[in-house]
Amino acid sequence: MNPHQPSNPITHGSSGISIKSPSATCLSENQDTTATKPAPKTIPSSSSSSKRTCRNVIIHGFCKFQDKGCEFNHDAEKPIVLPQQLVNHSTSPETSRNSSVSAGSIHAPVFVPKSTQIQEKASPPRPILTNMYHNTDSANARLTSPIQQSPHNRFPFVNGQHYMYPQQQQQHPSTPMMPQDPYFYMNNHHPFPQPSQTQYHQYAPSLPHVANLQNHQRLVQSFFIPDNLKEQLLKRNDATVAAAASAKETGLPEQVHVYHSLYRMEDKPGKVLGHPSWVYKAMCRTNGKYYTMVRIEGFRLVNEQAMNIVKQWRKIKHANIVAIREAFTTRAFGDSSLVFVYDYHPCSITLFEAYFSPQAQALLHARFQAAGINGMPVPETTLWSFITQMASALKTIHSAGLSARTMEPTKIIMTSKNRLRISCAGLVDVLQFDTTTQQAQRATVHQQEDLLSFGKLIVSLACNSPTPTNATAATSVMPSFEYMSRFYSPDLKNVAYYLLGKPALLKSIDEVFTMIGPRLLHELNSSQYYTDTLEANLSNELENSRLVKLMSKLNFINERPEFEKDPRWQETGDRYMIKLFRDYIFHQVNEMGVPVVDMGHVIACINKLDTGADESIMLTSREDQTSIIVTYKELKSCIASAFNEINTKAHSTTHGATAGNKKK
Ligand SMILES: Nc1ncnc2c1ncn2[C@@H]1O[C@H](COP(=O)(O)OP(=O)(O)OP(=O)(O)O)[C@@H](O)[C@H]1O
Repeated sequence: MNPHQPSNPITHGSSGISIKSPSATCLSENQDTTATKPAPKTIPSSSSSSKRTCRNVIIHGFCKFQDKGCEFNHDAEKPIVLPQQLVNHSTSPETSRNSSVSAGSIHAPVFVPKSTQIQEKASPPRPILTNMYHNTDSANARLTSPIQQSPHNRFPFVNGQHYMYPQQQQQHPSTPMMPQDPYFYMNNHHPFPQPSQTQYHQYAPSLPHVANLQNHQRLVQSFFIPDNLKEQLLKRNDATVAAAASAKETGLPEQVHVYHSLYRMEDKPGKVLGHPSWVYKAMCRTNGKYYTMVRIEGFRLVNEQAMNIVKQWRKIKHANIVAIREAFTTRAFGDSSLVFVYDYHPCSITLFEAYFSPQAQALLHARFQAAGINGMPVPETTLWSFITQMASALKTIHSAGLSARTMEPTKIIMTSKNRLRISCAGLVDVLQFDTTTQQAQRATVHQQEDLLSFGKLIVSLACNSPTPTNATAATSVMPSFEYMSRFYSPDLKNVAYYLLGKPALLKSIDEVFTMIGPRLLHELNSSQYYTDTLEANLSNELENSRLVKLMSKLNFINERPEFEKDPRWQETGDRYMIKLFRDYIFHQVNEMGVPVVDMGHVIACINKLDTGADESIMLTSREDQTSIIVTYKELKSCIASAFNEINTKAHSTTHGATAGNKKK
């Protein structure tokens, strides 16, 4: 409470007796000028006011109204008890026994240390939002929350939403430091969440009160991509950069061929054609990209020619096939392993994990129970989308004279919502390399097998069973077809029926396309519609990279401590102008001296700077001594030259150091 502010205002029910509040009666020095003014509000006075310590004595050490009618106690001997001390005293039984706090002092005027008052005056008032970017109340509350001012807040404000670590902020200073081990986990109330872990729950979108907006106003959210997309991308980013403990701890090699930072993607090995297999994420030393490594443990490659098939697979570029980069044998794992390297698609799960794992089944069961139905595990439109995607991939593979050979739920991955990709391309070809038959002959047989596997996959998904009733012959899958016809259209059943039919020369993926023609159009339409949505979202972020680059340049230039003694970097000329421009963008205050937090102004200024607009602006120094009229064009060239200078200096120093090192 501010001691100079009248408390407990009584605006009605006057008692008829003028009662003066302590603040009105006993004015501090600062209030001398207003001493003659009538007290704006009155509060009931305590009869024991003479026992209360005068605030002027508490604050200033003396009261100049002591002998001029101030009715409060001026006995400075009394101990001063701060309100927070009162709380502490009351909680500790021991201290309460010896407490010097009298009943009177509890009601004493609240003590506000002088230093706090000064701080309050000196510190800038609460920022206000007076922008064309309308923020909802919750967003405002976040903006002004103390968390934003915390030096520990690494990402105080991201896309109009706070990106914060609440538990960290709430940590009491006396809390003992916990180990900073990123893998350390105690319980849900752990005060130190993993610093790298994104707090996705903070991304709940604020309610858009568009109805309250002026015509020229827009929601902050309209400038950025939607929260759910952002969350999805952040999760992928987190998965991509997730790093394993040191190679020593994981027992994995430091480096395999040109790949390092191996990260196991599953806890236990899988099985490919009876061989134990491992999947890792690894970074390539040559291009810095992440890849997926599939390692076949203890595999001895007999025929080197088998690797030629990988060259053919490398030529295949398709949106529904995980691209293969290379395959090699290695002893880096301490055995002879065969390694396949594929593109890495973060956060992907296999079709098996998505539909047939115990968790997925439990989820499905719960959904069915909630809806009170016994229905389709996969909606028909989704199933048609899957069929289209897989048919398209198979068409490309078969047209190249190859065969997929991995058309099963554990070898098809879902890289985003309903987006499928055939993984482990070429792997079976190498593992089962056969020299006894011609490649063309082999391909024909395997292509027929692909069609059969494709049919099984459709029945599996439609019947919610990873192993549909002996689906090798059309006659024995009748129960599955009956189930399908209850929930799906006859077209779907026909496609599955065709694929599960006897292998024949005439049976080909092309025929499947004639059967699913109308569905293709729907898939094409959905896909283009989604592209439009993504493009629209992308356009919201269009400006951001440009703005970040310019803001980075400004920060590189402004107030460099190492150039303080360099007269050219002193607060003169170009650099001074840049510094004033920084104030013009970010440090504006309104006529009351209140900071103006206007994102619209910031973005408009930086956009004009980027385009080098001919518009003139007046920059004024903080102490109002200097004013400069300058165009954005001039500012742009000043910033470019100042930044280039720093850049050149940085590069020449780096090159010099490298050259020096080489000489040594
Ligand atoms: N190219 C890839 N990019 C990203 N993740 C992948 C990629 N390929 C596979 N994965 C992921 O690696 C994990 C293991 O894949 P794997 O092919 O071993 O599946 P699996 O279900 O364990 O099959 P199996 O039991 O035959 O080993 C899966 O979660 C899968 O989503």
